[in-house]
Amino acid sequence: MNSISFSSVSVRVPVDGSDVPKTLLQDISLDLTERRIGVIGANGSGKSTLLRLLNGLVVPSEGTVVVHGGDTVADVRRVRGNVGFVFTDPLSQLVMPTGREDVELSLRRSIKNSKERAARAETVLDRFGLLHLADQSIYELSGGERQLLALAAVLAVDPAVLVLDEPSTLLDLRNRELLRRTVAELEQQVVMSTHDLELALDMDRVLVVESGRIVFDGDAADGVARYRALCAAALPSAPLGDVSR
Ligand SMILES: Nc1ncnc2c1ncn2[C@@H]1O[C@H](COP(=O)(O)OP(=O)(O)OP(=O)(O)O)[C@@H](O)[C@H]1O
Repeated sequence: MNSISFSSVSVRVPVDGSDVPKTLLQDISLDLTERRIGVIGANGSGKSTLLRLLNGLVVPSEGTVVVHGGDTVADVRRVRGNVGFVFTDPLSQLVMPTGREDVELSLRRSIKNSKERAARAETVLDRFGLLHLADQSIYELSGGERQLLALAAVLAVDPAVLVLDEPSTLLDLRNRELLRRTVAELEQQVVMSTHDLELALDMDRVLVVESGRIVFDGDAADGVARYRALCAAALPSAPLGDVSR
């Protein structure tokens, strides 16, 4: 039940002016039971698309995705209730004027009493060192503060599955360590895409995505080594500054 399974999943999108669709993900079958799953790979390889399948933001063109017993198409409401999704760009997620209001909005369904909701929001903001910024406009926060706030707002409701799409891109060293510790301590299942290979090394299982396919699935250290080898092989032989060759 507490697993995520992909059965023969492909994702294709139409291409303007062509009868041939673009394939974003190709024939993916996986059974993810580990607590922390890392997804790594080059820009444009398909990591975000893979993650977005987990809450029905992207739907399979073929195959099925089942998250903790819920099909992401047929049971999308149940799935969205179980899956907390933290986007790479926090401004695409934060909808309220201030952090306090955003966290309280997240809690609206789970805590009906407004005083209890406010108290829980304070606890969550405090845990992430954001309490002193709680009433500031989200547009006045730094990128890293917003990224941390987006994580706090999603974690506030204790989702059964936490999906993190490149959650550390804007974080300084201290907050990256806070994220790292938070992910390590969480009891729920975490699926995280990242370009931060140190974070990837903390994972129980790593998937390497390349051109819409899973080209490695296994131990984190081996996955990172495989990804490094792929990157090395893909580097151009001429320096990037040299456009004459
Ligand atoms: N809705 C869409 N329509 C057309 N192409 C898309 C769509 N969504 C994603 N793509 C393309 O699919 C590919 C994979 O995108 P995706 O965002 O999953 O990559 P990624 O591995 O997360 O990349 P990055 O590391 O740069 O964030 C890219 O080439 C992207 O341009």
